[in-house]
Formats: sequence, structure tokens, C-alpha cells
Amino acid sequence: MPRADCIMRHLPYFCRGQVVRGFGRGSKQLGIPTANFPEQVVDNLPADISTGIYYGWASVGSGDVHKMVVSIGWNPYYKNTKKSMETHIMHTFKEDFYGEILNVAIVGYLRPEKNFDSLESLISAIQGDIEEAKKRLELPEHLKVKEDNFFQVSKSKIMNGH
Ligand SMILES: Cc1cc2nc3c(=O)[nH]c(=O)nc-3n(C[C@H](O)[C@H](O)[C@H](O)COP(=O)(O)O)c2cc1C
Ligand SMILES: Nc1ncnc2c1ncn2[C@@H]1O[C@H](COP(=O)(O)OP(=O)(O)O)[C@@H](O)[C@H]1O
Ligand SMILES: [Mg+2]
Repeated sequence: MPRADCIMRHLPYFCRGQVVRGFGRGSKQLGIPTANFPEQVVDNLPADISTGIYYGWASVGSGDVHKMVVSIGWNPYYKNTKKSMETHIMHTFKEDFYGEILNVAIVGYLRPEKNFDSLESLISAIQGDIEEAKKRLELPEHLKVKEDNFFQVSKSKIMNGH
């Protein structure tokens, strides 16, 4: 079990980066696309932040802020050799946003990464995470992060062309 202090000490955790292509394993076909961050963003995570499933807020470029869940780790079901950080945003986008800047604020921890004996059980675990995250994000302490200057800055920066 990850130690609680290693998780909470770093939250809320803010970061941004360009959306890159993942393994294209068809998470989109499963109805759960995940926007993957490049290696540098993953390498910049605090060294002792636990791998696992987290929730928080995200925006694409200067767009609206939405609820999100993010998976940090090695995806034991797929046995990745590189640590990844993938964000599923609870919003239906008109099109893909590869190459755009994804802004994320992680506010809470849900569970460690797990292995599953079928793809169906992985999918239902992720769906459970999404429902739990939606609920927890309604807490006032989490709602206030949605209004954080971090997201305002991302708007003005992009609008001014910097
Ligand atoms: C909320 C959430 C929870 C996840 N939990 C697990 C997990 O417990 N174990 C695992 O192997 N992968 C987990 N994943 C990662 C999926 O396996 C991953 O999104 C999928 O491999 C797609 O990868 P790709 O973007 O490289 O195509 C989770 C993803 C999300 C968004
Ligand atoms: N709600 C969403 N959350 C995350 N990514 C989304 C969403 N809707 C569309 N996308 C797009 O889908 C891509 C991720 O799909 P995915 O199947 O995980 O492919 P990859 O393996 O390349 O990450 C994202 O990079 C983004 O461009
Ligand atoms: Mg992905």
C-alpha cells in the first residue's frame, strides 16, 4: 500500500504538457480515451509520488475546465516498461486534441494500479473510478481548485499568443 503522506503531500499537483500518442490500444474503442503526456512531464513528477489512479480537473488549451481521472504508472494489465501518465476527461470532445496543451490539477487519490484477469474487469474498474471521481469532485475543497489561477493563466497565455 502506498503511504498516505507520499500521496497527499504533493496534492493539489499542477502540471501541463503537450498531448502525445500512446500505444493506441484502443482505449477510445472502449469508450475511455486517455490523453497521454510526454516522457518529460512524467519524469518531472515528484520522485516519491505514488503510482495509481487519481482525480482532478483538466482543460485543453484555453478551453473549459472539466472533471478528470488520471492513471500514473506502468499499467500492470499491459505490463508497460515505461511509466506513463494518462488523463481521461469527463467531457465529449468534437475531435482529437493531439499536440495541444493539456492542463491538469490532481486533487485526490483513488486507488493503486492493479492487474486484472480480463479486459472487461479493467473497463468496469475504470468506470467505477470515473463515477467515484465525479462524486468526490463536488466537495467544496475540490471545487475551489477548478477556479485556480493555474487555469486562468493557461487562458490568458494562449490568448496573448505567448
Ligand atoms: C481511471 C483509469 C484507471 C486505470 N486503471 C488501470 C489499472 O488499474 N491497471 C492497468 O493496467 N491500467 C489501468 N489504466 C490504464 C489503461 O490500461 C490505459 O488507459 C490503456 O492501456 C490505454 O493506453 P493507451 O493510451 O496507451 O492506448 C487506467 C486508466 C484510467 C484512465
Ligand atoms: N474525453 C477525452 N479524454 C481524453 N482524450 C480524449 C477525449 N476525447 C478525445 N480524446 C482524444 O483521444 C486521444 C486518446 O485516445 P487513446 O485511445 O487513449 O489513444 P493513445 O493511445 O494515442 O493515447 C487523446 O490524445 C485525445 O486527442
Ligand atoms: Mg491514451
